[in-house]
Amino acid sequence: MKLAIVGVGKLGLSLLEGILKRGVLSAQDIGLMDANEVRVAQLAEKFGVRTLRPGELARVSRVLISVQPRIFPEISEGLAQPNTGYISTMAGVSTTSLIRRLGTRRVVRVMPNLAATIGHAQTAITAPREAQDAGDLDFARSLFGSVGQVYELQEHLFNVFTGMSASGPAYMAVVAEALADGAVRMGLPRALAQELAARLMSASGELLLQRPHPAMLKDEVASPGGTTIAGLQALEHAGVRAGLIEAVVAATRRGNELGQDQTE
Ligand SMILES: NC(=O)C1=CN([C@@H]2O[C@H](COP(=O)(O)OP(=O)(O)OC[C@H]3O[C@@H](n4cnc5c(N)ncnc54)[C@H](OP(=O)(O)O)[C@@H]3O)[C@@H](O)[C@H]2O)C=CC1
Ligand SMILES: O=C(O)[C@@H]1CCC=N1
Repeated sequence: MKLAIVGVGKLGLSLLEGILKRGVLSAQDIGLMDANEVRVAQLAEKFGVRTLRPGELARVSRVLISVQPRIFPEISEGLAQPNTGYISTMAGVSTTSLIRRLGTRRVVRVMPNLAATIGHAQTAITAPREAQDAGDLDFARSLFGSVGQVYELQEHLFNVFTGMSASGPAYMAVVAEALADGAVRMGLPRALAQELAARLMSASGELLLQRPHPAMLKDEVASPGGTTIAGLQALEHAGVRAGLIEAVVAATRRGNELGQDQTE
């Protein structure tokens, strides 16, 4: 078996769906392991993949760990196998901690996001020389490349990448929800308001990618003396910009704290 996914929660499932959709691995290549055995059995049946028990990991070439960081110290000993490569999605958990707890230098640290399901994840990736030599980095690059963009990133930048890009879909969801609330407040039906908000997010993303700076799009939309500049003034007054900056700063700091927890 080519890949075990340990922890098939929100991210593990998003990756499983994305990987199978893109066909980079087939269902027979993948096994699942999770604390919730009923759920994992249902997922295995739905996707045609295998379920795995801890003793069966020896048959797997590579293990993708996608449990919560706080669970990792409890389960790492049971996951450690000789001749296995590991890929971790865990926020804050450094390569040094992975190596120490798994007893191998064949570790790849990644930070994807939930857009893997639709092939639009953005994944940071880093690995020590031994994981590169063993082909683990290439394997992870191709796996995550199949579900979106992959960015080779120095490890000291992983927590800020996490605080912006991996947490980002949640920030965007709050913005979309708030825009819809505003429209509902002014009389638009809820369902229409939510659909418009979601489509606005993806269309604006496409437009932003065509411009060298986000301010260009803002300036193109805001007519002198018009509606948009009145809305933008209200956003500045409410401190939306500062709020978003602080969100990324707070999330990055939380990633640093999660890393500290692993050193105990
Ligand atoms: N959600 C996201 O958008 C992103 C998450 N991440 C990282 O990915 C990891 C997973 O996140 P997410 O999917 O959101 O978390 P979830 O809590 O949704 O998923 C974790 C899964 O692991 C299971 N689990 C718990 N204990 C064990 C165990 N001993 N053995 C095997 N499985 C176990 C949980 O089961 P149960 O629920 O029954 O406890 C759950 O199904 C985290 O480390 C997070 O930092 C990274 C990028 C984005
Ligand atoms: O909130 C979290 O900790 C995880 C990591 C990034 C997205 N979700």
